[in-house]
Amino acid sequence: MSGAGTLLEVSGISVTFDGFRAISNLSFNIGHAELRAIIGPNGAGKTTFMDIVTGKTKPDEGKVLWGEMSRNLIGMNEAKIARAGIGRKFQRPTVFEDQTVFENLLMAVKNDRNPLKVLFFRPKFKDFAKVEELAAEIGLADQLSRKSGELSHGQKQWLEIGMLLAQDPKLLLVDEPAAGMTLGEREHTTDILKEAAKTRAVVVVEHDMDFVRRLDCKVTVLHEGSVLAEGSLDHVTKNQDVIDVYLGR
Ligand SMILES: Nc1ncnc2c1ncn2[C@@H]1O[C@H](COP(=O)(O)OP(=O)(O)OP(=O)(O)O)[C@@H](O)[C@H]1O
Repeated sequence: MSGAGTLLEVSGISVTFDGFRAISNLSFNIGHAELRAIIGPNGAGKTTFMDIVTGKTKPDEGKVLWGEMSRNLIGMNEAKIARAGIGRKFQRPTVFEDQTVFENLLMAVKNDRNPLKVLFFRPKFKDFAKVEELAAEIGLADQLSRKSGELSHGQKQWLEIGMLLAQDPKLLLVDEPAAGMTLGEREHTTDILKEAAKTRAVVVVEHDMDFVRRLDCKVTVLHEGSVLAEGSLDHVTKNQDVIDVYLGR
């Protein structure tokens, strides 16, 4: 049973690919408006975990319970899971490079979960206001008229985060946001994610320990498809098992 503060409960999940057990009886919870970092060595199952939650991969066993009603997401398709309020940010930004920052954000705002609404969409004042609000949230308020293709790598990543936030997800999954960013960009990215996590759950998979430290949140360490340790970064980095399989290598 998930507790009152639980948004997502992963319970007893296992997945085997061609005889290799990538996720092994994995169980953990994410709370509402919680920021969580997931770390662990290559092949620990971090991406596979996100693939399962978003419906891309179906586990052999276990449940993923979602929301107040503890609805099981397993068996639901990717579109339905997205509509239920789970957004995912992949490592490579996928913004429309020929469109301006404004146009990209407006498109994301109008991309309502109701497909009929997209068809008959006429932007209203509140949509423009929402674009402005999102642009401020991701620090691109002064870049609205720029073509997205001209943005730096970091700015493209922020734009994509803004496009996901436009959908008002209850849970945002973010895959290795720090990769390829300058130090300044990484700092700004932690600010965006921390702010976003005040009103929704944000789960960040990341290898960059300085980035994780700056997130200043609970950390789940995965190893061989299970939780090896969980707690503050200081707590898990003192754990001998974590040192042996991840940090000490
Ligand atoms: N579709 C698939 N078919 C076969 N094996 C897979 C598949 N997807 C993942 N795996 C294997 O499952 C294991 C877990 O992979 P996963 O990508 O989830 O790890 P990860 O923790 O995200 O690693 P990284 O930090 O390198 O991104 C790996 O050994 C990987 O090779």
